[in-house]
Amino acid sequence: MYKTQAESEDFLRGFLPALDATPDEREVVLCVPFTDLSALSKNLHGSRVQLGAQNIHWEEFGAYTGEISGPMLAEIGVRYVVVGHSERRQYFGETDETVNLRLKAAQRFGLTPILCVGETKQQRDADETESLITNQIKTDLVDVNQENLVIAYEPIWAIGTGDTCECKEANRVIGLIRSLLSNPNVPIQYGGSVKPNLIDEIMAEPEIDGVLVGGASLEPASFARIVNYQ
Ligand SMILES: O=C[C@H](O)COP(=O)(O)O
Repeated sequence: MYKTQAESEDFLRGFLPALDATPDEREVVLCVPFTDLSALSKNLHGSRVQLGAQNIHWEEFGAYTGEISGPMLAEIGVRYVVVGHSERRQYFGETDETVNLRLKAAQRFGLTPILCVGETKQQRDADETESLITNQIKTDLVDVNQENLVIAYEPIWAIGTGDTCECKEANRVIGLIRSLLSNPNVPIQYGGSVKPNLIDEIMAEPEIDGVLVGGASLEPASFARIVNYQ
């Protein structure tokens, strides 16, 4: 819940020129609040940046006041949607069952979902990381098409804390996630206090295909440095 429409357009003015140096194969997606989507869709037209939303309801339409459906997103040019972010799970009652419904809805309406999974500090300290991640992946992905999917491993204790997960450990958990998939080519990202000074080291890990960035994506120069990792 950062940036009004005017602020997000201002961000783009600083950010887009920095992509001139970005290798062609690198994919850049901005997942913004619902109120910014329409304006950014127009501003990003013809650019290499794709647009994403931060949530989606599983029904096509109906009496679900306050919710946003797949067709509403698709119509304005949204291509990606974050599903099951830990803040949705923690503060808004998201469960593995509703995450599964949202993933399937995103795919049904032509969007690529970015599924977030990750353990709490308490679960990590109790040695439950592997069982928790395994359970989330298996439950969340029932009947989900793995040909149109991105996964983000986001240890909850690392989100917004500055306490980044050790690269080797993130790589290990992402390897575990990959071993649970029927499609080993699903892109799997790391998220949690990704900062410009850490990005080269993170992206050097073989299992890590990309990053999901929160705080460090809010300022154009900082996010550009991350996108333009070495
Ligand atoms: O939504 C963003 C991710 O949860 C990561 O956030 P962060 O980079 O501020 O830790």
